[in-house]
Amino acid sequence: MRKKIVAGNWKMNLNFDEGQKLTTEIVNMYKDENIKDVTVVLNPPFVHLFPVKKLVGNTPNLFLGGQNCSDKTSGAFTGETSATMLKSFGAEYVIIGHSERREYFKESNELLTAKVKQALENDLTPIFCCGEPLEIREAGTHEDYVKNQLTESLFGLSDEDFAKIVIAYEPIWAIGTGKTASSDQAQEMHKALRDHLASKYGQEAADNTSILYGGSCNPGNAKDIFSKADVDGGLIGGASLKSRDFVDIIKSF
Ligand SMILES: O=C(CO)COP(=O)(O)O
Repeated sequence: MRKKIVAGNWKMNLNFDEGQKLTTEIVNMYKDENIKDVTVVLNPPFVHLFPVKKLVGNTPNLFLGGQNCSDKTSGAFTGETSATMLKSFGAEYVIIGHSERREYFKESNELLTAKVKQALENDLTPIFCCGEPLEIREAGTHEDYVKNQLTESLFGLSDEDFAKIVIAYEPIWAIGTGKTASSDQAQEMHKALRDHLASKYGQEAADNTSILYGGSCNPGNAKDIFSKADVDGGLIGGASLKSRDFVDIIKSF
């Protein structure tokens, strides 16, 4: 059975006090409102990881993740953060290949394979992001475009390694725009991606892979999106910075 997951991507937001306040509120609501059966991942900027981890403690099903990791193990790579470090500071997950990393930091499918390997070697669960820009959606080639992202970055993985991957489908035109994909558009793509994964790793492995939706997800649309058969949760940007909204999204299953 695949997991239901809601991950919050804080992106480059919040100072120390704001991060502590948000985390405290989320942890309290999470406990008070008796949330069960959903894996929740907070992905703050690196500098927040350790203090946020201290607040989260051993709250069941509440985990920490990075927003990125280096493709290298260690060494003279100024400004980089390794998967080993993330793990040692309490992370269990790491977002890899977010469209903002692909676009602004020119991360290629090949580089992302190296990052996924670093994550797996350090026992971190990669949340591997994929998604098409608007012009590709309008040209009608979005399925092939996104399948190709998975093929190029992931299809060299062994069956055992592939089983540890979480996928996040985030159409770029829906990120931070308030323009969410319809639940039918999300389902259509998630199903196509699951079929694609099955063609390489078999139906059972594909059925066990959590595929999250991301892009302007909020408490008003999460229930509809999460109700779709191949949508296993969400990767949440803006709404993860508001405790009430984030927890309401978690409760939308
Ligand atoms: O990029 C996202 C999460 O990684 C989605 O961001 P928004 O929810 O702000 O659209």
